[in-house]
Amino acid sequence: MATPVFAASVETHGENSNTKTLPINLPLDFSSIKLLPETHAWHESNNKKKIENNNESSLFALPIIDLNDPNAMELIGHACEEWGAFQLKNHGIPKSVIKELEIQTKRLFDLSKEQKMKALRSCDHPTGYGTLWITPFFQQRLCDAMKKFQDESSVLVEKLIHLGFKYLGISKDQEGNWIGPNNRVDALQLNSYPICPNPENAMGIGPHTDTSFFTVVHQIQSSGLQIFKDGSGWFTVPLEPNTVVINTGDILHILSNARFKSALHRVTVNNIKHRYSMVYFYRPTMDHVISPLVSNNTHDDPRFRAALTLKEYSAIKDKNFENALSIVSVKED
Ligand SMILES: O=C(O)CCC(=O)C(=O)O
Ligand SMILES: [Fe+2]
Repeated sequence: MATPVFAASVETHGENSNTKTLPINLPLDFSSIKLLPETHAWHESNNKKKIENNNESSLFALPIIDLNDPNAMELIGHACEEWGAFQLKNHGIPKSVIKELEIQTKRLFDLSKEQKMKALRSCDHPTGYGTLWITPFFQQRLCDAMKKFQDESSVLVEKLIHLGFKYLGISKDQEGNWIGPNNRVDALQLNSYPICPNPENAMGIGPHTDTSFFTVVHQIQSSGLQIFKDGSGWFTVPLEPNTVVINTGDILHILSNARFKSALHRVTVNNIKHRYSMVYFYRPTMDHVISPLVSNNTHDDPRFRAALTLKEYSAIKDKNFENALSIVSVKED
């Protein structure tokens, strides 16, 4: 895949990272930039994913679901089948937890270039521009705010897994193998997308799917997240007060035998407002076998390899990126 992204990020602990943010172009003092540097230009390799292919007329087409709705399970199931994404109201993450992390996120990215460089993420390490190294600048406040958001998000994602599994007809016994502190690995990533002088030639994060069960995204100050819908193109996810965005990732796509989409998404940048986001990833531990859990009410043959561990899948994805899902799918005769 081409090119650098016009963004910087910091992540908490996780066994590995599944996005392609590239700290190698740092340091860059974004505030003084009048023209997009060639090092940060986005070169399209695939027509279907052009930056200008925005489906503005259908801006509000992504479902907004209320978790307290008596039909929440069906609504979530349908949204995962149709989009692999939705916006969620009454998600249970307290406003105060979100607000505090917003404040700390902005403080983090407002640090001087010199301070951020001290915490630069190395190539072989998933955490960077931060965590332990950044602590001296913030005492515990950033870490506390991240931990609270992460804890609330894990509760939310486990509720969503419960509803998703129930919708798919996967048993409560099975569910126990996928949730709880011994089964999950989670990570919180804070992203910063500075104002970009030439947004039409840049990309915040290029098209990808997440190697997660579900991902929780909170957009700050500006929209920019876009979801690709087959046959229609890119849809901007609007800033909607009191909602978080939920994406279905590769894990649930495979476990559901492709009934749930793994949302192809990307992040565009703009020349008006600095955008930030908080992104929470939830996935099982690496030893989990991620093969379809064929439900009672489907008779579909498994569409993905049997006995594939997440460790094996992650290695395939690291090498093949967007082709990973088709590599592990079972070809029809
Ligand atoms: O910033 C966003 O809205 C989403 C970022 C994202 O897709 C990711 O970090 O995987
Ligand atoms: Fe993502």
